[in-house]
Parts: sequence; structure tokens; C-alpha cells
Amino acid sequence: MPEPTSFPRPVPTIGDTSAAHERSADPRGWAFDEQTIQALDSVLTARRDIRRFRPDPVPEELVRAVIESGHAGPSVGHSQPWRFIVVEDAALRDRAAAMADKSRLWQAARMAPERGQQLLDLKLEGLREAPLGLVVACDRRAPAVGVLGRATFTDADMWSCAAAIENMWLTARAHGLGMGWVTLFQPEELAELLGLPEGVETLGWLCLGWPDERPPAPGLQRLAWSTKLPVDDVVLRDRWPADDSLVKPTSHLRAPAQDRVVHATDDADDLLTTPGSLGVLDRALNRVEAVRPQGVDGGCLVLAAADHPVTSHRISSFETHVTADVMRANVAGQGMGAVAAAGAGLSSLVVDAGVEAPVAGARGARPLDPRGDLLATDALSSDDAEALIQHGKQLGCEAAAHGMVVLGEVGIGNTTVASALASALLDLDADQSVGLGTAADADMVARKRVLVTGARERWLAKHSDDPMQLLAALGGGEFAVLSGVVLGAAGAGAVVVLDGLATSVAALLAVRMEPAVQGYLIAGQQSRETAHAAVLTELGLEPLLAMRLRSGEGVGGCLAASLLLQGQRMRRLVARTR
Ligand SMILES: Cc1cc2ncn([C@H]3O[C@H](COP(=O)(O)O)[C@@H](O)[C@H]3O)c2cc1C
Ligand SMILES: O=C(O)c1cccnc1
Repeated sequence: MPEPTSFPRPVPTIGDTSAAHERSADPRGWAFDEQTIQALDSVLTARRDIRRFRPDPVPEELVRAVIESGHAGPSVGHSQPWRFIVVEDAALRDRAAAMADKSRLWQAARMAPERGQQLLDLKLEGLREAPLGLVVACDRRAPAVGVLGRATFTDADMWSCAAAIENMWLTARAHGLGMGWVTLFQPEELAELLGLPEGVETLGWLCLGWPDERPPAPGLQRLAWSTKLPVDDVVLRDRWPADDSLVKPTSHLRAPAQDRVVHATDDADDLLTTPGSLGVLDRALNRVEAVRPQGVDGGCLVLAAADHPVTSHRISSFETHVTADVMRANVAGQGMGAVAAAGAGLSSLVVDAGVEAPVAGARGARPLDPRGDLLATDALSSDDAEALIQHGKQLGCEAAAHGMVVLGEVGIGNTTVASALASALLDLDADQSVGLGTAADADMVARKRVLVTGARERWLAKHSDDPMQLLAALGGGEFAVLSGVVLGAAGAGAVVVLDGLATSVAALLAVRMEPAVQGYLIAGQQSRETAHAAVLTELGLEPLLAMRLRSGEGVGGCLAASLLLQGQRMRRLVARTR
């Protein structure tokens, strides 16, 4: 056998010219020289969010360099979804600045008083001073499935734009320019200001100019707003720790400030009547006033609906399709809920949280994974529970813009689900938690009790007290969405009016996630369901009405909302003693 002859390696003229033997001999051979590495480190650590700017113009070629560095960034599936809008028009900048001023007050009003004051003291934007605004927008109109990597992580296009922004920030810093990333806008207002079409979303406004400050450390740290976490606090090994409290971020959601609560009571005491003469209604009105000192003149019924596999155990006297039928009636404004809402001067929003087939005109927040019957399998996957809560938060925030947020539900079989959740949350046995639902005979009640007992045992075996896991194990679509609505609406500073057992259980789950939410709740009514009184007691709420309602659909909440509006009018118009 002849020895194999050695030939010169054919080196490609395009692409990677390195050879395997070179790479194995010097695995670090791709590194930059030490000086470049140090330069990178300098730029990274000296990058600052700049809020004060000189008026001097930025040369065109530098603006170009900054944008080119953004465009050099990584994007999902090489989709390059970013668009850079260069805003020079002073009038546009003024309008954006006015929007940011408004959002700042809006956010400050939602924080604990001292933190709100601190927020107002911060200089948060240089929108007026910076000679240029660069608005980064993400064109999301291409179907996600068509972009490599986006079919699964659908928001990866937005993250790509964020990566572009970081590149631009570093380049700006390297040239001595300052950049400030302002997201203190209502996104839809900013989109409207710039005429963005549907499907194009902004990531905020980048102020660009010569800095009128040269901060050595992050501004919010210098102003004692926050501190940089030690890097070890953000590194986890292999998996999330069993003791979640070690890593859980603290929330800034606070109950309405005590001085507002006291002011509301003092103010009502000046009316020409005996203090507290409206009883439970007075207490509720004080709460409305503490949450919204300017008062509310309307609101929105969020009516969430879902089907429940637990109905296979014959625990409801109605067929599953009734849920979708009732939704359709509500979309048409002819369901009990929608009519009650209109009667109270409220708008309504029907949410499909997982009915058999999507209902036209309802907002979709549907679970994606298979659902279970509580007894043998979990009601929802934890991904679905989490996603539905997030969706609910957005809806709650949206509904809050109308004023009060009233919760309503439809879901054949859901009194059984609500009872199971209540039994797990309050450690009740089946006698204390199961009720008649829409209608039930003795046999059906017995089946409900067996089911609730089994569901609670399955939950106890998990040895968890995590409300999110409970939602997944024994909940259902409308419960997850409504818990999210409570969190979102309270976060946006709205009063949340509860209806029957199911809505109250959803609210209790939200309170277990964020205790401060309790201060935003009003119990519209106490229904006929057995567990409702215990759930309201746990929430610390007295119901405005007690009429043995069993209509669901937010009817009791809407009736209570009428009372609240009427009570507010009395407080406004009744003569004063001072
Ligand atoms: C026509 C109709 C409309 C409803 N709207 C709300 N519910 C109420 O009853 C259902 C729960 O009761 P159960 O657990 O006994 O099935 C939910 O849809 C609830 O909102 C209704 C029930 C019916 C029959
Ligand atoms: O408690 C309720 O809200 C209730 C009772 C029966 C049926 N639907 C709702």
C-alpha cells in the first residue's frame, strides 16, 4: 500500500477559511487582542442612560453610525424586523414629551406615596432637549410561523429590536453621544403620534444628543431609587431553587394610600346626614374614593367564559354548549350580563377563555394545551395558567381605562370548579364548599361533593401553596383570566367589583399572588353558593347585596356598580355641613 500523499488544503475563498487543525491547536485563536477586549469592556461598563442633553446638533454621519450599529444586531431568523424612525420635528418631540409627562404622573399615582414623590423628583426624559429622537419600531406583520425561531418564541422579533437598541447605545457612547431609552408612554398613544400601522409596535423612544451630564454610575442608583444587584444574585445553577422566595422580585403594587382612605371618610362625614348612614355602601364608596379620588363615571364588565371537562362527571344540569350560546347572546348585547352592564352605564367585554369553538366577537384568551377534569388530571397546563393570567392582566389594564372593572363569568360546571378552588384555598370540606349551582338535585350535589373531595386531595398531595399552581390544578380558563384581570385592573388603579362565587375565588387567587390587590376590591353581592360567604370573609369584604342570585354573568356586580354610581352622585350633590 502506498503511503497517502500530503496535499495542500484547499482553502475556500468565501466563508470560514480556518482549518480544523488550526482550531484544535489554538482554540482561542478567534479572540481579539487584549486592547480591543479592554476597549469593549470600557464601552460596556461606561454605557449610561442619559437624560440631560446639550442642544447642539448631531452630525449626520454619527446618526448613521448609530443606526448602522443597530442594523448590525442579531435578529431572529435573520428577519431584521426593526425600523428606525428619526424624529427631528420639534412639534412632534413636544407632543411626545407631553405624553411622557402624563404617563409619569399616572405611574406615580399608582405607587406608595413616598415612592411616587421620589418618582416625580426624577428627571426621566430628555425628549424636549435632545436634538433627535430615534423611535425603534418592530414590524410584526410577517406571520410568526414564517420566521425561523419565531413560531415558538413569537416575541423574539421584539427582543431582536431590543438587541439592536443595545448596539446603538454602545456606539453612541463610544462616540461620546448620550442616549436615553424612554418607555414612559402609553404604547398605543406613541404609535398613533407616529402614524404606525396596525401590526407595527414601538419599543419606545431613544433620545440622542450630546450629553449634558457624564454620569459615572446608573442615574437611578445615584438617586437612591435602586441598586445594582450583585451578579451572584442573578445566577442560578441548573434549575430554579425550590425556595422561590429567594429569587422572587418584590412588587411595587401598593394598596391605596392610607391618607386617601382617611380623606374619603372625612369628606363623607361633612354631608348632611349621619356619618356612615349608607352602611356597607358608604364603606364601599370610601374605597372607590381612595382608589380614584376623582371619582368614576362608568366602567366595564369583563365577562370571561370557558368550558370545563369536569362536566363529564354530571355535575351540572346544563349542557356545555350553553356556555357558548350565552356568550353569543352577550356579544350581541342580549345576555343577562351585557344587559345589566348597559343598564348600569357600563360597557362589556366578552372573553373567550376556552370554549369548544371560538365565538365571533369575543376576545380570545384560549388555553392551548389539553385540559383536565381536576380529579384525574390538572385543569390547565402551567404554561396556559400563566399565559391566561398575563392575558387577563392586559385586559384588566384595558378595562380600567373605562373606570370600574366588574367581573363576570360563564362556564357550565364552574360552580364545581369554584367550590374545589375554595375548598383548597380555605381548607374547607365538601359540605362547606359545595352548593347547588344553577340547579341540582340531591344526587348531583352528592356527585359534586365526591368530586370536590377528590380534587382537594389531589391538590393536597402536591404539597404546594402556590396560587398559580392551584389555578392550573383545580381552576379553569375563566378563573385564570379573571385573576389576571384583577391584577391588571388594580395595577392600573381601578376599583374591581366582584360578582358571585367564581369571580370572588378568582379575586382571592389574585390576592394570594399580590396581597395589595385586596384594597381595590368591592364585593358586589353574596350569592346563593355555599362557599361564597367564606370566600368573602377571607377577602375581608362585606357584600353590597345579598339576593341569593345565581345568574352569574356579572349581573350582581353590575347591579352593585349601579349602586356605587348612585352613591357617588349622592355624595356629590347632597348638602354639606362645612
Ligand atoms: C342559561 C344559563 C346562563 C348562565 N349564565 C351564567 N350561568 C351560571 O351557571 C353556570 C354555573 O353553574 P353550574 O356549575 O351549575 O353549571 C355558569 O355558567 C354561571 O355563570 C348560567 C347558566 C345557565 C344555564
Ligand atoms: O354564585 C354564583 O355566582 C353562581 C351560582 C350559580 C350559578 N352561577 C353562578
